[in-house]
Amino acid sequence: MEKARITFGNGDVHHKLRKFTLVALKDFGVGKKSLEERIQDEARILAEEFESYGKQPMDIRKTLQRAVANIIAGITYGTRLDYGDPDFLRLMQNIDTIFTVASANLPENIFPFLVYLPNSKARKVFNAFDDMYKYVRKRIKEHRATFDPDNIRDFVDLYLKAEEHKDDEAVNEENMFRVIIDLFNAGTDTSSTTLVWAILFLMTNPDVQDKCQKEIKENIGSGRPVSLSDKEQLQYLNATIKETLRLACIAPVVTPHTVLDDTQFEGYTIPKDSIILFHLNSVLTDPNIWEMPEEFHPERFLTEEGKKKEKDLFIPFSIGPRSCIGKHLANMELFLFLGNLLQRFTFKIPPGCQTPSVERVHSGITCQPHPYQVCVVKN
Ligand code: HEM
Repeated sequence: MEKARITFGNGDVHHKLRKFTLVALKDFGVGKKSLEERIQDEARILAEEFESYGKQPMDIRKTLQRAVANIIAGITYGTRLDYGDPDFLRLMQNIDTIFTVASANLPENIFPFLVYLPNSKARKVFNAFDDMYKYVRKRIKEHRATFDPDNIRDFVDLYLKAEEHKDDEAVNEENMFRVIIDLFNAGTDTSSTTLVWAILFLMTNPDVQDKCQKEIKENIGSGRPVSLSDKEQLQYLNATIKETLRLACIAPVVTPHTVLDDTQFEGYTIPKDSIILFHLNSVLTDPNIWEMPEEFHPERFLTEEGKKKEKDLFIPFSIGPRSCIGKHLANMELFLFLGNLLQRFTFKIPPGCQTPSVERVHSGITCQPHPYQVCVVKN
């Protein structure tokens, strides 16, 4: 059976793995803790971590990355990892390398022999993948040793069960590695970078931050955590998250797509098997679609009465049969992390520092902001 993965995979095996993973992601309510509780718990631990820094200015990128990776760790392995765990830090380092170094523009894509040069960037990416495979192998081995088909704990167990039942030959151990690594890679840097952008936009737009906090205070107060059932009441926060996804355009270039047949498009013939890369930011910041597209303006997603306003061309997760399978999870994470952090903290530009830049830097796969420092002040 062909080896495959979800991202950068193709054909029948890709289709089966994508379907299996989508169903498994829907099933996450199974297990002892619901996904919502898991994210709320992680938001609480993240808040404690922020509190431990006091009012010191800090770069929160890595801490946010660990918090988000822990949600994927919970889904796949059923456990979170301590932020200081050496295995976890190595995993984070590998994800960072893959996301900041891998790119369609690498010269090795055109001249593959360059991969043998000592400083080859592609080599660094391959090494990071190899190291991740070793770690995932170790965790799957642990799961096999304790597997109980009547007590499915997490994604790895679901996979082992499907493998045992021989539900589908695409569901085999080799492909399981690839799918788990896809989940960590595609699901960590994307959501954590969105949080990094959201906090940057909040601190540089204090009026927006104020409105989000007022909404949380009026609807929830401070006596209990923000939960998904509050989503309807927190329309301004929802609009702020959407505006962050639009303006930051985290994943500006989608994964390579292949044309299955000769295709006519706007007067051009695209031959069968051509590889197509399209830019989502050509839609998300198109001045013909969005008024003043480079402005951070959550109100564009609200009616005059403050109700939700749908926008067809808001497509940060792409569209079609290859669109993001983690959209639902990402939206849950963004709402719960931001809602719970804003309930407890205000993000401020450190005293004496200039307003940080909100320029998008396309480094590797995601669009990052320039590194910045923030003071996380308790409300
Ligand atoms: C804010 C967070 C996220 C953004 C903006 C985002 C965006 C995207 C985009 C633009 C694509 C490419 C779609 C295409 O090629 O047309 C994609 C694919 C993908 N995403 Fe996400 N994503 C996010 C979070 C996640 C999470 C949390 C997961 C993990 C569960 C995930 C898993 C995937 C996978 C596996 C694919 C490949 C799908 C396929 O090729 O069939 N993503 N994502």
